[in-house]
Amino acid sequence: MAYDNLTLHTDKYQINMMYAHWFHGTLNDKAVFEAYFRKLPFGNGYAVFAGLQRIVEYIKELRFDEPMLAYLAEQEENYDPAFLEELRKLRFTGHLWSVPEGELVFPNEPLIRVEARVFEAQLIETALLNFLNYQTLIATKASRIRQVAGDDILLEFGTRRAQEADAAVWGARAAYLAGFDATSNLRAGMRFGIPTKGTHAHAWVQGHESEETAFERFAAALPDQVTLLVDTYDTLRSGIPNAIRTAKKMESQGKRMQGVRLDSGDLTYLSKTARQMLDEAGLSYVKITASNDLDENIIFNLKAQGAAIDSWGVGTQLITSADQPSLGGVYKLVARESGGEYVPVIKISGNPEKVTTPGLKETYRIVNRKSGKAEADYIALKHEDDMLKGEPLNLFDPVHPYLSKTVEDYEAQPLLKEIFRNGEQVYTLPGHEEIREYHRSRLGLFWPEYMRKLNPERYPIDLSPAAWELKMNLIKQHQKQ
Ligand SMILES: Nc1ncnc2c1ncn2[C@@H]1O[C@H](COP(=O)(O)OP(=O)(O)OP(=O)(O)O)[C@@H](O)[C@H]1O
Ligand SMILES: O=P(O)(O)OC[C@H]1O[C@H](OP(=O)(O)OP(=O)(O)O)[C@H](O)[C@@H]1O
Ligand SMILES: O=C(O)c1cccnc1
Repeated sequence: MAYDNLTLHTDKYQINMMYAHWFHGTLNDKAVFEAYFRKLPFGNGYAVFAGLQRIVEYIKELRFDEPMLAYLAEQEENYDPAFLEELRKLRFTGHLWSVPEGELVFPNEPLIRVEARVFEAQLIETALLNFLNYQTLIATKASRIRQVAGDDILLEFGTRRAQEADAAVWGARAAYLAGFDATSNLRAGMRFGIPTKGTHAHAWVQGHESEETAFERFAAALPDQVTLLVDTYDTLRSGIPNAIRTAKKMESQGKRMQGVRLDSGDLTYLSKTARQMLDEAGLSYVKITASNDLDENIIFNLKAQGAAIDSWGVGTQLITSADQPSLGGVYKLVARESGGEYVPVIKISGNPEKVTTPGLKETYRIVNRKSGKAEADYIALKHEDDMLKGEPLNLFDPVHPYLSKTVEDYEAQPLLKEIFRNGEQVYTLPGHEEIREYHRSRLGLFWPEYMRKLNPERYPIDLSPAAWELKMNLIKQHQKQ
């Protein structure tokens, strides 16, 4: 896939602010931004971070080419030609830290920290949030589906309903990272090395004189990957009996049919009856795949009803994140350079949840050494290191400070990894198998009450006393002003 240069994939207001910085000579002042979200999607107990690969590729390619510069000149006559020359030179020269893909993440903790010339840090906000918000949302939805599906096979079928091509391909990847087994999208397969799978459509059956002929011709053409769609006319009276006949013919040629697919009707009743018919015909190795507007709730119910389904094809509900179309990730300025030093900054809001937490911060996962389970995530200012020395740590809830506890025997795991240093990539992006494995291992770090799909317990996200005091002091200063 040719890689698009996405430098202009930004909001015009970013370029306007860059212009104003250039105009006033502050373009080289350093700024620190942090990306985070405030609310978990789907009422889930955690989110699954994804989007970093796309962000790294985007940042490495950041440059304004001639047609872009000509376009900007045309768009805004205020843009001085000398500003456009400055844009021509622009590359990412800053620092970027990020949580790794597949990590479990929670509200209000920094997921990405960008420390760069304000000129660069401001430009990348829009694309960075675009990638992070969509991919994290889909990975989280996929992780919910994986949680209910147990060890069953999960197939991503969403491309035809996705919000355009990029969403299909990056969504397929996000689903794979969070536990799907394969995608139907070959472009995603080729680009990322994700396994691909496919059955056939109703058109294949409709395009033949009879269902039986259609099945036989399909089996003859692709004998090693035969999953027959059995609901075109009548699943139990026609589809399954014809599939059984085809499977028997295949057996006589030394081949084994892989499966049948159910795509309508009562999937519990049909799957149980189909299973019985296949078993009675000696075809217990033939698997049953189901599709039809599935999501985690329907799969959960079908399994509770005892459906005999081995494999699930999930499209629309996953790739469009139908029950929640966006994750509200934000990118907020937390410090700016003044006189060669960083000055923490705050954004005050009438809504207490929207008041930002100032200063450069790290997030630590506090893991109890006895239980091996995560106790809380702890957001501290960058220079603090008590938690790394293993000193007793007082964890308190920043919204309800009277909720507190002390942990003693713990490991503090820093979640942010250094990705770019002075514009150079210093982090090797892990392969997709490694990310899947990482996601699985991180799930094991949490008590089940934080992981359940319905009404999970809230996992504690705590602020260090120093971070809390800094925030309170800045709020007071602003109140005085
Ligand atoms: N036993 C079941 N319990 C709960 N939900 C189910 C069960 N069986 C199927 N479903 C779901 O109910 C919905 C049925 O949708 P709909 O009525 O549009 O499908 P259909 O009429 O069976 O098939 P189609 O319209 O696609 O030919 C789907 O989302 C399907 O996954
Ligand atoms: O339902 P989804 O989760 O999106 O899964 C993908 C769907 O796409 C295909 O049919 P399509 O929707 O094109 O046609 P249909 O509605 O007539 O089955 C397939 O048969 C699935 O039903
Ligand atoms: O392979 C399939 O069965 C498939 C692929 C995409 C959409 N629906 C079904």
